[in-house]
Amino acid sequence: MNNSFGNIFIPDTLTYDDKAHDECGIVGLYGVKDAAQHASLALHALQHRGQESAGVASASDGQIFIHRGMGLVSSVFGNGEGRNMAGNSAIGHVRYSTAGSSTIANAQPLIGYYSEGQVALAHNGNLYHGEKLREKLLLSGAFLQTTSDSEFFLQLLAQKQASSDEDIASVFEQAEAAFAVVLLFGNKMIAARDPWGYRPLVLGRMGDGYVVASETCAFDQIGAIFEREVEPGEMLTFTAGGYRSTYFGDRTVRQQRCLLELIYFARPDSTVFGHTPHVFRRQTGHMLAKEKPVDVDIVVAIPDSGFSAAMGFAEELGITLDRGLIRNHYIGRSFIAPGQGARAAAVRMKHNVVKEVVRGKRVCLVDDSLIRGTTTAALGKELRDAGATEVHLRIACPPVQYPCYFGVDFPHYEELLAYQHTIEEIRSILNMDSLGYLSLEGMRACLGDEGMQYCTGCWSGEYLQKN
Ligand SMILES: O=P(O)(O)OC[C@H]1O[C@H](OP(=O)(O)OP(=O)(O)O)[C@H](O)[C@@H]1O
Ligand SMILES: NC(=O)CC[C@H](N)C(=O)O
Ligand code: SF4
Ligand SMILES: [Mg+2]
Repeated sequence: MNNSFGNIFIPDTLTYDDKAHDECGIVGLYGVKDAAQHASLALHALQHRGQESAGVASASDGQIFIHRGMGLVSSVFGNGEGRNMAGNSAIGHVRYSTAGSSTIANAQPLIGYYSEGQVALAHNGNLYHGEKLREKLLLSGAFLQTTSDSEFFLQLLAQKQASSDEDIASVFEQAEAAFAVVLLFGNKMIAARDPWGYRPLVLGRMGDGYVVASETCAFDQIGAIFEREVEPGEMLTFTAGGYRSTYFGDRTVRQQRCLLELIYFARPDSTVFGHTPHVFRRQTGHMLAKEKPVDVDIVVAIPDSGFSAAMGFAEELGITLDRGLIRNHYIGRSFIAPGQGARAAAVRMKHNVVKEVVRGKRVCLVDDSLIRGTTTAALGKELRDAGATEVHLRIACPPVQYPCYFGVDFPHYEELLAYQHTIEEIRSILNMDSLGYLSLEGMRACLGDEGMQYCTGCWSGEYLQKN
């Protein structure tokens, strides 16, 4: 991704990945007037899930129209282009690449022609054996148009000349994990989630029509009403007569919802996997305080997504939660910078200390996660410089030590602080008086009985699918 900091333009080749990238966001509307317009609006609400490219495809009279481009939704759809494409059905996508580079060829929706006509695809997730699938396709004579794993779905639809629900379900069965997808055809729309349920997908109503999206915040944006989650292994086929639900794959597999969605990725105001992330994060804060209490004067959240956990942490200990840090909202969620100098400058741009609040105080910082430590590294010193007498750090999830193969783009092993160092070493590197993480058991316990139905691979190193 190309970026600019002030007037410094940073080309792809010089960028430095700081942390886990977000993942893609998808939306689909069927039987809704001005569907393309609504899809592009919904993408604004899903922007936190992908900032590399954005696109919408709409269908009218059996024909599919598409508009997509590199960059944020506001720049791709900013001048009105693409919003007025005809049709009562449309799908949309915001991308953070996990497989294949960040180029316009890989930007979604992907679109193609096959024996059954035109089809467009929006995919969130990552096919963990995507490389092997690509190799197989190439050996079978396929002419691939992208370097993205997502193209597999279109290629297989074509090879199978898939038209019935059964044919299309058999494509999903071969894709395995991880995916939440929407497919737009000239006369129907299909939405599906893999049987493990790694990535979220919800179903809503909009007038007489239907909407599916990665998160419910997209529904709120366009006035749709949340109905339910699309279930793991469920395929919904939307046609003029309404929708029908069928299931594919092995329904007895252990569910593997991505727990990092609830910890960090999803917007706090969404409903994801039946939970409101803000409420869940607040619970993790309570649990963290029980497991790793600290004697301080104030609790300070690392904004934005650390706020909910910090609230629970402060509530549990009966300590004031104060705004000791302010976040600059004009710096993206997951910023990148070339080399140490520019990275430090970017960190300073992102958070600023409210000196009056922390001066003379023993402070406990709380964040939802610690990946590479870039955010927190600068804060310890800044708070001390501002007069804090002690600075402690509490993290509302366990140490992140392993990569993800299922749709989240992590830094390399060597860049994960907890892969390289012990907790005591991390405390010292970050210049903290104490450091405490929530335990894996504690994090799962916040989900009650459902705790074992979530993937925790990046914390535990245990994955259901293995390469
Ligand atoms: O240890 P690090 O490598 O710095 O990564 C962890 C940080 O990154 C995320 O924040 P991010 O800035 O992406 O988003 P937010 O503003 O929503 O908190 C997360 O909430 C942590 O603050
Ligand atoms: N983050 C995602 O969900 C990415 C989807 C797909 N694997 C791509 O790279 O385009
Ligand atoms: S490994 Fe981590 S980020 Fe990836 S799906 Fe599992 S919980 Fe989510
Ligand atoms: Mg953060």
